[in-house]
Amino acid sequence: MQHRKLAFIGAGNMTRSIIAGLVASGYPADHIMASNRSRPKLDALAADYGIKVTQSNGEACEFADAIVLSVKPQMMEDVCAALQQDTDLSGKLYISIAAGLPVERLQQMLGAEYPVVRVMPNTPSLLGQGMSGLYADSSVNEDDRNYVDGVMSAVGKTLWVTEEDGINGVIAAAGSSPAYFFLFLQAMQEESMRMGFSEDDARLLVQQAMLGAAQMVCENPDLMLSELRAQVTSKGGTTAAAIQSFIDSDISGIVSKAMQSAVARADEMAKSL
Ligand SMILES: NC(=O)C1=CN([C@@H]2O[C@H](COP(=O)(O)OP(=O)(O)OC[C@H]3O[C@@H](n4cnc5c(N)ncnc54)[C@H](OP(=O)(O)O)[C@@H]3O)[C@@H](O)[C@H]2O)C=CC1
Ligand SMILES: O=C(O)[C@@H]1CCC=N1
Repeated sequence: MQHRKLAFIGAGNMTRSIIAGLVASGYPADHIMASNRSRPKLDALAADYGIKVTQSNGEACEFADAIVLSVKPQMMEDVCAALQQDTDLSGKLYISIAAGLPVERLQQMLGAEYPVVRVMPNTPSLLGQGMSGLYADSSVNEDDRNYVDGVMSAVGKTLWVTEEDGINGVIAAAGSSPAYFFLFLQAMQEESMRMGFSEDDARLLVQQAMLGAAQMVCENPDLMLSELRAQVTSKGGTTAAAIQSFIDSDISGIVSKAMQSAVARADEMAKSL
């Protein structure tokens, strides 16, 4: 993988997740700089991963060949406007991880049609188990695409989408979805506690079941998910009773509605940013 100088503007949850995975994969820490409005997250990043940090977004941009824009979408316009005023933004590759912010709109904010790759990562990047969707229009050259693919592959798996709209599908299926699984596990933990388990024991039961299930999915790519489910479901048994309860509550409809809500929100953000 190329080791370009890489800056992160905004040092929140997602930046930390990517930097942790990158440094663990061998990306040189002295090639990474993060900038943030306030100091505490920067100090923690410097202490934990040995990267360079600054409270000046301009300094981070000047340091870098490639710049990950990692502030909240609603902050992006102000951040870009300030950068334009005191920094030469030309000759750099921009990687935007902001949800709901189209490339064209970001280029307006940056003041020129700089090369932009849109990436939709997720927080398991922290453990090298991320899933990122990537989109670049035809103005981004192959070398730049390969670089971004290398960065995100260092922290998980990548999937390129050919239409920008595809990024919203990635948000629904992978960017936001760790939170769906956490919610589901939380509900299972709470019910296990109502059945008499301590908080810790309830968490152990559900987290290990989830880990084992996820590993079975990954290690059996030829088995359909419905087949894996069938292997657990004895006819007339306990699993069948639980699954029927999910079906009666329209689990597919519930999931569909939630994922479509994520897409609708991304569309709504695109119109308002
Ligand atoms: N969290 C996730 O799972 C995912 C997030 N994303 C995208 O990643 C981006 C960041 O999200 P996330 O990390 O969750 O958000 P956070 O709120 O955790 O991080 C945003 C960071 O930006 C900093 N910031 C705000 N304004 C400025 C500024 N003017 N200059 C420098 N830094 C600034 C904040 O600083 P301060 O500490 O001072 O508040 C904060 O640390 C968003 O665009 C989001 O859409 C994409 C995929 C998944
Ligand atoms: O909730 C959000 O808007 C961001 C994008 C995907 C995950 N977190």
